[in-house]
Amino acid sequence: MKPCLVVVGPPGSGKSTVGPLLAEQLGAAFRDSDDDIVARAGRSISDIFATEGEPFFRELEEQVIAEALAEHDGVLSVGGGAVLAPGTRERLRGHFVVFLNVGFATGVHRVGLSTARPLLAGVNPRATYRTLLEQRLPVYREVASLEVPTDDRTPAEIVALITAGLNENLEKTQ
Ligand SMILES: Nc1ncnc2c1ncn2[C@@H]1O[C@H](COP(=O)(O)OP(=O)(O)OP(=O)(O)O)[C@@H](O)[C@H]1O
Ligand SMILES: O=C(O)C1=C[C@@H](O)[C@@H](O)[C@H](O)C1
Ligand SMILES: [Mg+2]
Repeated sequence: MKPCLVVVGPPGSGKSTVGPLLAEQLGAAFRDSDDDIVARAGRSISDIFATEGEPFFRELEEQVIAEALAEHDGVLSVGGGAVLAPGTRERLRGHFVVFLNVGFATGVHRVGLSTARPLLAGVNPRATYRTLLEQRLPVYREVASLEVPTDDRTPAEIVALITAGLNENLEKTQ
């Protein structure tokens, strides 16, 4: 079994919003690696960052994603920083990976720079977010089968673009 598609992208790109809608449209189950981590650790992502630190979180993240890639056959959204792990990038090969892209201004507006996102809870969250977008862009593009710019698009429009891209890919590979 393998996911019919994997959704990647920075915080605020809409992975947790678009993923379930997409799954519903495809008649598939939805899974989010951030939810898996919270369920397994029994506490919030902010708590894990605060108590065990980011390296512990990244190890757990790589592990839950490896498991989901092996056993989940629906739509899988992965945490914003998941693609930073070389092992995860390697495991994503051969999967249909959708990169939800978002521009700085729209992304800032969407994340609201709340403390729910520990990476953006520092002294200058806007600068941190800008750097994160810039540094990760090539990494998201490296793993992506399809890139969808999400600024000025509703979740429903994004779902339609993704299903069209997925069908096109299925036709090509049949
Ligand atoms: N296409 C969109 N148009 C308008 N608002 C959106 C869109 N996509 C997501 N949002 C809103 O932006 C916020 C962030 O979305 P979401 O939580 O899905 O992002 P995410 O990619 O899962 O972020 P994270 O990596 O932090 O988990 C939510 O309030 C959501 O309702
Ligand atoms: O962009 C990131 O590095 C993160 C995004 C979230 O999905 C969570 O996985 C966590 O807050 C880290
Ligand atoms: Mg999310």
